[in-house]
Amino acid sequence: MIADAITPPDNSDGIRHQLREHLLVVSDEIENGGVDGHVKIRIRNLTKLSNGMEDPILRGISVDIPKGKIVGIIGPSGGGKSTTLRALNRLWEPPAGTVFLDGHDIVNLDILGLRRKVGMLFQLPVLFEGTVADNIRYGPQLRGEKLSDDEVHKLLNLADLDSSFFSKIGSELSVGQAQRVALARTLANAPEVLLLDEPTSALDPISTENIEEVLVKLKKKWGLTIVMVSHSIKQIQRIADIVCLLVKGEIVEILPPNKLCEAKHPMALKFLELSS
Ligand SMILES: Nc1ncnc2c1ncn2[C@@H]1O[C@H](COP(=O)(O)OP(=O)(O)OP(=O)(O)O)[C@@H](O)[C@H]1O
Repeated sequence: MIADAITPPDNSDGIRHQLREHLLVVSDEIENGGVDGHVKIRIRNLTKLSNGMEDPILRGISVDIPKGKIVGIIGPSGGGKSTTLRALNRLWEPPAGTVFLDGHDIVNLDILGLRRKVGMLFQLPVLFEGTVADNIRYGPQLRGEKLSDDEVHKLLNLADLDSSFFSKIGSELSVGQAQRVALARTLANAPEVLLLDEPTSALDPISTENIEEVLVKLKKKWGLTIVMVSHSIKQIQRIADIVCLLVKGEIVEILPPNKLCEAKHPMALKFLELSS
């Protein structure tokens, strides 16, 4: 059971400390809801200062991402959602002792190995030159493995693309199709975690629905852990198991999606009101 929404913080360090402590308790409760009660990614006091800006970009974020769940991150623009996501596979280097994958500090892991395990999909897919099959084979090829045609077809299928896409080239594809190829290419690395930064914001509603179905299927069948930044509260409500509300560099609420209306933080409330 996830705890009720948290008390709104003010600017004092004491309250901020209480808020973090409370979120850790909530995280622990969420942890118990994960597959085998296992925390896949543990974030502790993740802070990022900004050159030339008075306010830090991230102010001591602490949350546990349970294995085999979809965690949605929502919040106002500029709040630090992408920055948080990008720390998880070291697209920027988080401070030591702040991000752990299966209990291992990610700064001590081999970076290519980490990025294989923690794959990322961006808002706009960028396909490499060559065919769809070349794209899908790219990651394993870097490690000296060649995927068979059959394996490529299976990955296409997993990303909800039929076999006719095998030999197509990027310029022949719609953005929605290219996004699914990018997903298949990421899945070819057999990731354990998928980071998604607004993966459907450039897609039409049907392509969006297709991607959402694939994500839910990957969670259920593969036990994939998914962390998704989205501007769409409705999307988060459709597919996420847990929602983190990130405001001005702080996680101010962690709630199940059906309890978002119970959020208490004033900025969170305003954001939810304007977004609904
Ligand atoms: N490399 C960087 N150097 C300096 N400032 C940065 C850097 N990356 C992000 N920022 C700043 O950090 C803040 C958070 O940015 P971020 O992109 O993480 O927010 P966001 O919540 O994902 O926003 P949006 O919803 O608009 O995508 C912003 O003020 C942004 O300008």
